[in-house]
Amino acid sequence: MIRSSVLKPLCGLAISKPWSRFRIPRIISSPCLKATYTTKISPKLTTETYPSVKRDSKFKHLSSEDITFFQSILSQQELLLASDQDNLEFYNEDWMRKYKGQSSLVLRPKTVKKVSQILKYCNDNHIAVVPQGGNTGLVGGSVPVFDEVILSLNYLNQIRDFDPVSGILKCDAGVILENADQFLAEHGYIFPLDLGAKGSCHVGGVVATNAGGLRLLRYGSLHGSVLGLEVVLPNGAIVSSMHALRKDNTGYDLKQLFIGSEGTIGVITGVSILTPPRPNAFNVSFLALENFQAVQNVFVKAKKDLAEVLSAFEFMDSYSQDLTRKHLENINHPFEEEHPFYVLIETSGSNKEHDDAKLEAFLESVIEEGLVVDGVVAQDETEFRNLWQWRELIPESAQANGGVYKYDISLPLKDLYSLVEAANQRLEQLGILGDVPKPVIRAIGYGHVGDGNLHLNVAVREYSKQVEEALEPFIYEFISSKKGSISAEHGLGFQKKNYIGFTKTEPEIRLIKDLKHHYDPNGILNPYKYV
Ligand SMILES: O=C(O)CC[C@@H](O)C(=O)O
Ligand SMILES: [Zn+2]
Repeated sequence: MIRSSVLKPLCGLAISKPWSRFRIPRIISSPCLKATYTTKISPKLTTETYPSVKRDSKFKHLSSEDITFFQSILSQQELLLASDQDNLEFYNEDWMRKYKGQSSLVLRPKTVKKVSQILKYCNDNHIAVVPQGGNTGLVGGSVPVFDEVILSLNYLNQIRDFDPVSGILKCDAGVILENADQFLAEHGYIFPLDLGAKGSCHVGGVVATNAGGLRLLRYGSLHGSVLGLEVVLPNGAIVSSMHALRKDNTGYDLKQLFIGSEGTIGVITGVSILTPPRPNAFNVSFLALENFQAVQNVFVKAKKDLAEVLSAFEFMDSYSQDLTRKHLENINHPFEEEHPFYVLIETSGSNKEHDDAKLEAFLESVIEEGLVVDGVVAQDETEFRNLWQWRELIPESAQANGGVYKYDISLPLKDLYSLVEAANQRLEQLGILGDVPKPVIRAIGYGHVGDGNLHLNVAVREYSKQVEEALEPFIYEFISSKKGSISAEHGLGFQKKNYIGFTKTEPEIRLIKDLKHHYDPNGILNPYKYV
């Protein structure tokens, strides 16, 4: 039975700041916050877990002269040394507390010129560097593997310029995404990207990783909205092309190479981006479906019937909701009963009556056609937030029992869910699927249907070679056989450093390596990662 709320005329959602809803809390290594962090932590993936990865002897170990040089150009606040008892764990360890390096030096320059001086010095002296934004990455790309110097963009955090006529924003790379969005909200605009970690991640970081997020369906990829970049190359050269132009056909579009390069060929210090007008009418509905074919059919209908107001179309399987129900045990799920699949559909437009009418007609028709078996629609801002949390808190819930192996995958829509089924089948056949004493709890599937992007998470009690070998290369081979991509949005980082060949061809990989060598001949930038 569809709840009456779906069929009732939708009442107003006068939401002033709809985007600042639930976020995945950032795990900060402060003693007071740690006390409230109850999730069990599995042993980290360090170089001990990967004995085959060796520290490259071409990189110099830091000497006292090196530290003296950095101290001569940076203030005390801009330089953190392990020996000063500054807590470097926050910078050495990733958000998932899964990958951990052993750097003893964090540099946090406040000017682009200082970034340039640092890189030039490191390049001349063969000192390895890992650039770092908000450190919210999910593939171990933003933390050192060994003792690489951490170059944090934290203090490059100013809005540089905003043109309210064109909607073009220029800012430093270290501006926190949510701050950029709040700034834009004051001018009636919106950042064309939204993700769970928006309260911590940096604008430069999302560009360097070409993050996708929850509304790529609506606003497209950063390859389309970024208009210009300022980048510092390993030799210290500052390449500035902070254009405020939608059209520029003068030769190669150099900025595209840096979008998604994961800090391997240059450090992004400034971003110029086209932002769209901010919608002011929001609706979110949460629907239950019987199978993945119905998910696809509802998606096709949503694209057609909701057209330009459709802003998110997310799916979740019952296993992902199972783990989330357990994790949020004191909060009521939108549905008492379990269903094989759920979708969350968000609309955002500029005319409330128009959007409500469109949504209502759409919902009535998917119910009549039997594609949807139950559904709810948020009636106010609290319900809007409540519904979103059942999607946004899945990653945290999957990790809450110990650890999680994450795969973010592009596949043709028709094959999207078959990988989750194949993974569970394989784990079962190997006798490792279940709960204690089996190491794997469950493989779950959710993600951005609208973008053909599956998030396959394998929740485990703890990380182990046995589980990893059961999953890899099996998952990558499956993706390759369906002509998908082993990374839809998280990048390759350290996790997938050996697997690029499952998506890119040999000639493509050769070109990537040539480009890396051209921009970073000494290989100092983000070594041990994918290139
Ligand atoms: O943790 C994951 O696997 C997915 C994270 C993020 O991309 C999301 O869409 O929630
Ligand atoms: Zn995602």
